[in-house]
Amino acid sequence: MTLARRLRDFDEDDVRVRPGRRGSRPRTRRRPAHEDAVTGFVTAVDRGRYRCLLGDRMVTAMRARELGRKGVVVGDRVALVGDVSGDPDALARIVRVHPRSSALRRTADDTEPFERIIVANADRLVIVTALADPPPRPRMIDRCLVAAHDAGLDPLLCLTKSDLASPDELLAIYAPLGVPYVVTHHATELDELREHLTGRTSVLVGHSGVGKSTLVNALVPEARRAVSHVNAVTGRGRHTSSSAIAFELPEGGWIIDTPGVRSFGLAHVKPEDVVAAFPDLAEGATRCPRGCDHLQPDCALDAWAAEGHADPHRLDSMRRLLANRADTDTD
Ligand SMILES: Nc1nc2c(ncn2[C@@H]2O[C@H](COP(=O)(O)OP(=O)(O)OP(=O)(O)O)[C@@H](O)[C@H]2O)c(=O)[nH]1
Ligand SMILES: [Zn+2]
Repeated sequence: MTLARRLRDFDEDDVRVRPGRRGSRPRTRRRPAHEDAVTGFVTAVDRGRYRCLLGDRMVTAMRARELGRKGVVVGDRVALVGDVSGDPDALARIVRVHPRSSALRRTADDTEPFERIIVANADRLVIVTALADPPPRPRMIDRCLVAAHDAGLDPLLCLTKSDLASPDELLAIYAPLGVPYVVTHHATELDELREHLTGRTSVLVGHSGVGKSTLVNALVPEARRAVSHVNAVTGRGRHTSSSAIAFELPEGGWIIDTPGVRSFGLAHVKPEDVVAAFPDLAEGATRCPRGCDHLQPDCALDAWAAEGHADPHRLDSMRRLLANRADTDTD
């Protein structure tokens, strides 16, 4: 990711209160001080209520009006004022969102016409894929790799259900690309996975039934899950929104489950950034005609793949992404 892109990610959403042209407004009016604000970590969002971890207590908060249209998402660090006691009826206010180190975004599906940020401040994307039942979908893996690359998150391929099928075929594709991976079954032997997660903020993404809940249950002890759980916000048995939810790991760090997010619409990703996320093809693309969209007959990538530099399926996968980046259903 380019520096410009990173800077844009961090700043575009900030509330920047610029001094008026004459710069004459008193400082206190321009930027409310809230010097007594404390910093919380947003673990869940549901219907305008934000669950924030503050030290060792959970505080429910709402947005302060002064936030304007600034979005608050899971993973955000926020400044809280008001009643931060964490008592059952207490409601704090979020007055600021601290600058983000990363923003994982998706574009739109049918119900969401705009690009939006799903999780802030994560540094790893764990792509959970079952080796069977449901069968793996390499095109969905490729799409997630593009999303990770775009957001500046380190990918980790987590291949589950190895008791049902061998990982060899998938690993033959992704290991040479340098994508780190772990292979699990029944959420046992998780030491290697824990090593990848400890001390970091990792987002889990994967289709229904791949074993995400099984992993979360094994990684996060009951007590911590209970505190983080969005039920605490809504009182509902199971969260119904597609919002992400963060769980604290006993070893340190966070895993963020994204129940409603099966994949990513990528319409917001520029074609050259899609190509950049395919290292096996990016080199070949330097042979392409200027401005090549890699979808026309004069694209050099067909020859590149035919010469054995890249797997033709990967080329096909990249072309599908380029052709319909917004459409998550084609995977
Ligand atoms: N054979 C086998 N089954 C597994 C494994 N991990 C999970 N399962 C089973 O796969 C099914 C789906 O697992 P979940 O953990 O609920 O999957 P999920 O990804 O959370 O699915 P959703 O809740 O629908 O998003 C359950 O019946 C699990 O018992 C595994 O390693 N091997
Ligand atoms: Zn091309």
